[in-house]
Amino acid sequence: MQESEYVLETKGLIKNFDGRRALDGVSMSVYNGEVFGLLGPNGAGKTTMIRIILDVFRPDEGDVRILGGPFSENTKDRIGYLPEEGGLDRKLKVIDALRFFAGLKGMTNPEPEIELWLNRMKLSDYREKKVGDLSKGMSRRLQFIVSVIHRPELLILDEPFYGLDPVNKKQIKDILLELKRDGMTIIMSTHQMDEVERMCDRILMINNGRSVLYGNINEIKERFGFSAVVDYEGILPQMDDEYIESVNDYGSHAEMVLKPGADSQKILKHLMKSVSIRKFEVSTRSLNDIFIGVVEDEQ
Ligand SMILES: Nc1ncnc2c1ncn2[C@@H]1O[C@H](COP(=O)(O)OP(=O)(O)OP(=O)(O)O)[C@@H](O)[C@H]1O
Repeated sequence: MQESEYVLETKGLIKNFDGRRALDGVSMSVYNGEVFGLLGPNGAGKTTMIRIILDVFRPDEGDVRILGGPFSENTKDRIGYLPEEGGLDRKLKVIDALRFFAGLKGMTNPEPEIELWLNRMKLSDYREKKVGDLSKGMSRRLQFIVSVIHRPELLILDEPFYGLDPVNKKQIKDILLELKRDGMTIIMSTHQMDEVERMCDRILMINNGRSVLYGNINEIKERFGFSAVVDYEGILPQMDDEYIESVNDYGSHAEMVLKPGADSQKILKHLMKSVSIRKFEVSTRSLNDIFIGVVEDEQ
């Protein structure tokens, strides 16, 4: 391994809480400059994984190497972290919270950056407000500033889009891509599959503490075959088992998972006998679909 290739490597992480296994031998590597998605259903072990990476918890077994070595005081200043919720003193004024965190991260002249980010996140008018008086979305935006203000090399985000409306979500997404272009490595844990699908280079999916999918997102999607999306009017006919693995029908929109080698022209012809078609599209399966399939198979 070259020193600069990986920003983070975990090997065989095991963590038990009260005799219950939360992580069961999870290994992953995150490359320099990529956006890496940490996925999994509720309780899968994502936050535990992040806490071990950040040295909040020690693993019972396994090893973490981050930014070239084990976690240290020096590593802390090179990482930005957005927790799932909380993390800021509700009694502090917005401006004081930012000054406090900038100081904690070793910034000597934080004021220009603070102004820049307050402006960007549309929080300038709220600088004198108490953190506890901010709306959920504002508080999330403030928390986001805290995680990036010191321009970390590695940014770890636990549910970055949680509690944000579509406009704020888009803004955070745009900023993350800009930070990536500037060379920042980003790890994000989320349930928002559409965002992951569009933003992440590679993913790790964990379920019940075990790694179930890992690698390049396009390669994973190709491995899971194809699906057909149909927008239609009428009553969807019974589909041929020879070609169709499963159908998820919403009444005027249906998603079909195709069996390997399925003839999409025959499927289309079969559909056209019964319904009027507005759209018919064959593509790789959505990550959401793959996620649900993998989790259901495990159950
Ligand atoms: N401090 C703790 N003490 C005891 N059990 C814990 C602790 N932290 C996590 N767990 C347990 O470990 C398992 C994994 O939890 P974790 O919070 O890592 O999941 P998650 O994937 O982040 O879930 P979510 O998407 O719901 O946030 C769960 O069964 C949880 O109850």
